[in-house]
Amino acid sequence: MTEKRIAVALDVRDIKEAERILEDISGYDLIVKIGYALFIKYGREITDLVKSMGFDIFLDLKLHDIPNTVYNGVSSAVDLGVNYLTVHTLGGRQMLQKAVEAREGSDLKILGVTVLTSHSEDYMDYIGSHYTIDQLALKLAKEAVDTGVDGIVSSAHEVERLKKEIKKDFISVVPGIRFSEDSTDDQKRSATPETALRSGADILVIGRPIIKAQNRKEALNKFYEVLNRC
Ligand SMILES: O=c1ccn([C@@H]2O[C@H](COP(=O)(O)O)[C@@H](O)[C@H]2O)c(=O)[nH]1
Repeated sequence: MTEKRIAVALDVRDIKEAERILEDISGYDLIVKIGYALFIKYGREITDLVKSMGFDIFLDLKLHDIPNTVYNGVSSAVDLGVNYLTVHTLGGRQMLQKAVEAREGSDLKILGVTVLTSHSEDYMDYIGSHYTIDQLALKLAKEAVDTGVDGIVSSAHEVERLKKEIKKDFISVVPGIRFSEDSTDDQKRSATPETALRSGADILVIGRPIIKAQNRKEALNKFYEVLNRC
């Protein structure tokens, strides 16, 4: 069984601000998620900073490109020494195969993003699919896990079905975590930490509820209280 963990999304654009957040959350056994806002600007400087503070690194670049380009991108992430890297499962089987091939022999875990948690059912109409989000997430997750991807990013609402129907072990990574399911921001398929964990989530990805909190330690402690209880 995978140990349940929290990944804090370091979604800021300035390295000094990132440093202040990292100081506030230091001392916890956390994964820190670095997105492209910081990575495009600071590259190795930001990954080295996060690593020097003892955190595991989740590089959230959501690669989606032709197989050869993704192969090269994943190889660079291996060189960087990060722990997790996201790719879009919509990139197709060959792209996923190349991503998996590129990290072979390293400790890098590839996480496949299914349907972003900011999408609701009208997105399925937008992409011209007759599937529901649930069906598409399952199809993409199955393909990705079959290809050798280590983890699947989905909303909490799909996790139970994915864990039940995918026979191979995988890490379930769930963003869109909110204490209230009535949140009014850009997350459309959000869930409480209790719901996500009880559905089988292994890693909860949490950004604004921690980094924008008045007291970040207090906010983090509230999430840990749930993590230890569920
Ligand atoms: O489907 C997805 C995939 C990735 N994310 C990322 O997670 C965090 C969530 O931040 P919050 O502030 O807690 O909403 C953010 O970095 C996203 O890029 C996601 O939300 N949904």
